[in-house]
Amino acid sequence: MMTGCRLIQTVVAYANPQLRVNACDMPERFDALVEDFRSRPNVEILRTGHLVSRVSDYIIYSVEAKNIDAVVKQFGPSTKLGAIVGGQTSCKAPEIAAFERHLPPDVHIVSCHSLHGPKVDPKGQPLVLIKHRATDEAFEFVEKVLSCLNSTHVYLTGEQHDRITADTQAVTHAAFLSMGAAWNANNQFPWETARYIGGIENVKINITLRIYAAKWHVYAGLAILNPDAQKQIKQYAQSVTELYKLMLGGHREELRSRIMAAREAVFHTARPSKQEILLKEDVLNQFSLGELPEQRLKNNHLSLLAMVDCWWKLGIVPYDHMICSTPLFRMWLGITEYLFRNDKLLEEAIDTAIDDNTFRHDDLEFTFAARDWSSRVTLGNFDGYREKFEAIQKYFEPRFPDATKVGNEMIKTILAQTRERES
Ligand SMILES: NC(=O)C1=CN([C@@H]2O[C@H](COP(=O)(O)OP(=O)(O)OC[C@H]3O[C@@H](n4cnc5c(N)ncnc54)[C@H](OP(=O)(O)O)[C@@H]3O)[C@@H](O)[C@H]2O)C=CC1
Ligand SMILES: O=C(O)C(=O)Cc1ccc(O)cc1
Repeated sequence: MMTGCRLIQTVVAYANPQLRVNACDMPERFDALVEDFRSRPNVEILRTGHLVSRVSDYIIYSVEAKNIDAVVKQFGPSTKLGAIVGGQTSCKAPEIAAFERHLPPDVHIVSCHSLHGPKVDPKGQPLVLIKHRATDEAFEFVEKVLSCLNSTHVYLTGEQHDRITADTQAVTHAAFLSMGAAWNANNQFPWETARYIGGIENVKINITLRIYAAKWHVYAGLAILNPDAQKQIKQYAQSVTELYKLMLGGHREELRSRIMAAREAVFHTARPSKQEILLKEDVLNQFSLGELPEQRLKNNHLSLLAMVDCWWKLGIVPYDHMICSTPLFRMWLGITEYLFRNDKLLEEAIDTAIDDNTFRHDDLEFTFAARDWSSRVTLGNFDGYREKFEAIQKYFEPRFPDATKVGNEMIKTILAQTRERES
């Protein structure tokens, strides 16, 4: 059973039909949910979490991370004796604290986190499992139930989970959110500008639109509530600012040596080449939202230079996190790798950064945006996060149907190619 409608859909789609699923959403959504699941005899929609909790052997809370404490406080005491309780929220510190605070001592706690969004096939994607307070038998039960997803199980503690997802998810989202904010601030639809079409530019646009087409609370929750995330996002904003200042001041040598030091730290350490993403330009070109220009326009790729600088400053080697990577993180790492593994392109980015001031206004807005997202996160400002996110969401909304279609195709193609290489 679970709280929250999207997860019910996923479990029902993949689960063994013998499994009985008891589920609820907010009481006002009861009639609509009953209607949605009318043709599913193994799903029973109940009116509240109390009714679900008292009859279920395994309970998953899949609600907004910022509401987890209130929801567990409300329904936790109704948990069936000896049941297993877990959560699917993207940040585990508040979830586990809520379980410890509000659940009776005689229930097991096993949490999980599917590291992908709703439109991605769960097969082979990482699924984090956290055995926080449970017998081996209870843990095996959870593994068995979730095995229907065919995901790759990754065993972590709550703290390990939050540290890794801060590096992978939170900072990745911050970069794409900042791109969207900058395009919006310049009143620009990037697919109408030659600079942003083709190759890795397509990834920037498609992923940015994919993020803005989703719900704000998912990104706000995993950034604001994860104590490690604030540090990462702050460093990213600082790296953007410092590199932008070097560009503005025309400090070519300082900029170059900083970028090369970051490259050495992040990309030149020994690792199995299997982990590299190896994106191909001709494949990426297929996923444009606009017309491909005859000649590719140069870009200084401030967003990517700053990402590698940030990893370097924090001592992070992103390949170490592949086991816990989301599709968006792999795309993001894929495009940074594309730039940093190509000497000609990287030198071109440095030259463009110093010599070409055509896109200074874009980079200025990008710098403001990275800093502004960072301060909203650091201040724990959910309302401010929502307000900014939804204003930008509205701006891009007309292109969501197209962008989601192209973005899903792009992710599917690239993930399939990466999997082929791994096998
Ligand atoms: N979207 C994603 O890609 C992923 C999300 N997650 C995490 O999963 C969790 C759920 O996200 P997602 O499914 O996308 O978001 P949704 O907004 O679709 O789901 C949250 C659901 O919880 C319901 N809810 C809130 N409070 C209660 C309550 N007291 N009783 C019953 N139902 C309640 C909400 O109802 P209402 O809308 O009416 O308020 C809503 O339907 C989040 O913590 C998110 O971080 C994890 C992996 C991937
Ligand atoms: O791939 C990503 O980073 C996404 O944005 C989808 C997503 C969002 C929240 C999660 O907890 C897990 C995956």
